[in-house]
Amino acid sequence: MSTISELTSLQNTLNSAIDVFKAELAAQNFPEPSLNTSQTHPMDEPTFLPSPRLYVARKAVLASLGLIKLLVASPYDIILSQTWSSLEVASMRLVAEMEVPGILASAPNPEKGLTVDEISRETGVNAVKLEGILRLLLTQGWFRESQPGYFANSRLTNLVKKGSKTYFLPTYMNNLIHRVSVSLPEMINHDDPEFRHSTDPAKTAFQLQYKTDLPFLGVNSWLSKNPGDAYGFGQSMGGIGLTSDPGILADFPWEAILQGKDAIIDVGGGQGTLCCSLAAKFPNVKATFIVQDLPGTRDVAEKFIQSQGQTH
Ligand SMILES: C[S@@+](CC[C@H](N)C(=O)[O-])C[C@H]1O[C@@H](n2cnc3c(N)ncnc32)[C@H](O)[C@@H]1O
Repeated sequence: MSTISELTSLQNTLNSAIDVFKAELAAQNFPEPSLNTSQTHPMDEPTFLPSPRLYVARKAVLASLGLIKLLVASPYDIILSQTWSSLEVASMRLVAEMEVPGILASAPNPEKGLTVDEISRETGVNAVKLEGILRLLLTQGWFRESQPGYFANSRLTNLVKKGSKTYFLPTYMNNLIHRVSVSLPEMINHDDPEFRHSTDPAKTAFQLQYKTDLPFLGVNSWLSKNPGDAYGFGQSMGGIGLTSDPGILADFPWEAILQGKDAIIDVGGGQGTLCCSLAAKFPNVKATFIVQDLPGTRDVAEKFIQSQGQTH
């Protein structure tokens, strides 16, 4: 029996997965995605539902690439990039809050973009410091250098533009997770053994970081007392739901599930994206869709449901 090496096996998996990926794109008359454009690809639409072959091929490409990286990269490079990775997260929040993607999209030629000096004039921040931030994000695909010294949006940056459905992920949620992660080690390895072993939602990294006794979620909670955070959290949930709804809609026998039901309740339904998608896909269903969530998320959910032409 002949055996092949780990690297060869992964290389073969990667090659055949890329072939399937390309064939599926061709079957749908989609162009191949490009690193040299600011335009979105048809696959980037939140409502895009990949064919099962495309879905699996994409997962196989990414999984094999990840494992190949572990075999090929220097362990020193891996630990260095891991050590600095929180700077990428913070840089992303910065450019999203300063609306750099919107500024680049409004450039006279958005595919060419702007120089750092031009972006610095628009944002009022120091050009030398800004260039370091943009170059860090560039290495991760968040911007493009369309020609030496010119920064333009990449396909990815469309998700970071103000007004995009995912805008609250690189801003509100980014900040929340970043801050909580700072206190995560202290939560797990707390000096007080009682805190260490507690499963109380008021004894987590959130309370340590935000210096509060309130649980994050709940009736008497941080979110119920901080409407700005409740808004940011609610909007972020909408960004998360968008990505899972097309699959959930396609993968369950909804017609049979909905038949003869008085009501369908989405427990922890966030903005109500799933219920709205279901109501739009099955307009003749008699069942009432109920979005059950915490009181703090109500305003955002009501606005979203209204914006989808549904009544609440
Ligand atoms: C990860 S989010 C998912 C939201 C939504 N299902 C989606 O996919 O967009 C979890 C949701 O559960 C809600 N939640 C947490 N604890 C809850 C509770 N005790 N009762 C009702 N909802 C709760 C949160 O407010 C949040 O909207």
